[in-house]
Amino acid sequence: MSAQIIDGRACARTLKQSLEADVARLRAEGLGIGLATVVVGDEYSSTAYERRLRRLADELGVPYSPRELPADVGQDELLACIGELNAEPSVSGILILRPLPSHVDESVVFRAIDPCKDVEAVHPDNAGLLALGVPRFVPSTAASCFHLLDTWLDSVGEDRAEFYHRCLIVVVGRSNNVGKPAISLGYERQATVSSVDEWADRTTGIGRHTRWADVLIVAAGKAGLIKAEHVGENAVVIDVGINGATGRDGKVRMIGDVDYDSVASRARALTPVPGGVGPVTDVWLLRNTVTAARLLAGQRIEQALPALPVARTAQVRTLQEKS
Ligand SMILES: Nc1nc(=O)c2c([nH]1)NC[C@@H]1CN(c3ccc(C(=O)N[C@@H](CCC(=O)O)C(=O)O)cc3)C=[N+]21
Repeated sequence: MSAQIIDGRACARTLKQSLEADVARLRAEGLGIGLATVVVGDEYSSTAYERRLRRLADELGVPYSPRELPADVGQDELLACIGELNAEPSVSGILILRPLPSHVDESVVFRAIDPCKDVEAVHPDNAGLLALGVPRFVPSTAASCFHLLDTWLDSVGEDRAEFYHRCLIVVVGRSNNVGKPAISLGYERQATVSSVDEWADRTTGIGRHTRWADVLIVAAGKAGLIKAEHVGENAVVIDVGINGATGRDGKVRMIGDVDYDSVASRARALTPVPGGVGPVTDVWLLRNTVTAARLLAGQRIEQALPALPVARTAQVRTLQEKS
């Protein structure tokens, strides 16, 4: 059997259309919106993501303020920059790109962000609200995983509630920005959730845990970690990994944490890299920025959350169609 490919680009396009409508509605109501990003140093994946956000903000006509700080920036200087963005009325969302250099204390930096502008939910107030199941902002990468899953379930005619209730979700990787939020989102859907990381791989073997997963979310940051032998035949596999790999021709291409070809020959469905989780992430971040703009205008969270688009078309292709 070959896996269905879950098309992140198609999903992102639909989400972007509804985001355009959300931004237009904000304008019609006379509310301002703006996104600020802070990049420290010039790490490959954060500058790549920053460029995507810049382009999307530009396409949507959302004012965008990029801040670039040198890799050796002092913590106080970084805190001062966040203070300015907190105080700036034209900025509704603030994203601090990861990773931060090791000499700055991430938890101090994240605590300095105005919780209503914290579109990645890194401030402890927002991380706590998410863990309690009442999120203000859902962090964009974990949100993308579940938005892809929800959309895929709609497209194959599975009832979401029924599917998640009898579902074992295994999350590989325990990072604060992906693994932990993904676990909270799994709980919220009343799935059974388990969490493993590469230590399980080094000790008892990761397959002992991952083979039973109905949904396998892989966010370990390790290229090719998950192979066919690690997944069950009915598994839906969501690959969060963004790794650079140098091919025989010397060119660097992007690959995920999942060994694509082998898993595609076994699993039920799979997100590709590129073209899977990534493209939904930046649209989700701008969506959170709309929510922030509404919260800053004094709206309650129930009013501030944009509606999600309903999946109308099947956003999946077969492996044959892709190649
Ligand atoms: N606080 C924080 N939050 C993040 O979410 C965050 C971060 N820091 N630091 C850097 C990483 C990296 N990241 C990417 C998101 C989407 C694509 C993406 O959409 N990539 C396209 C590929 C585009 C191409 O082919 O070049 C795709 O997957 O199809 C890539 C990278 C978010 N990150």
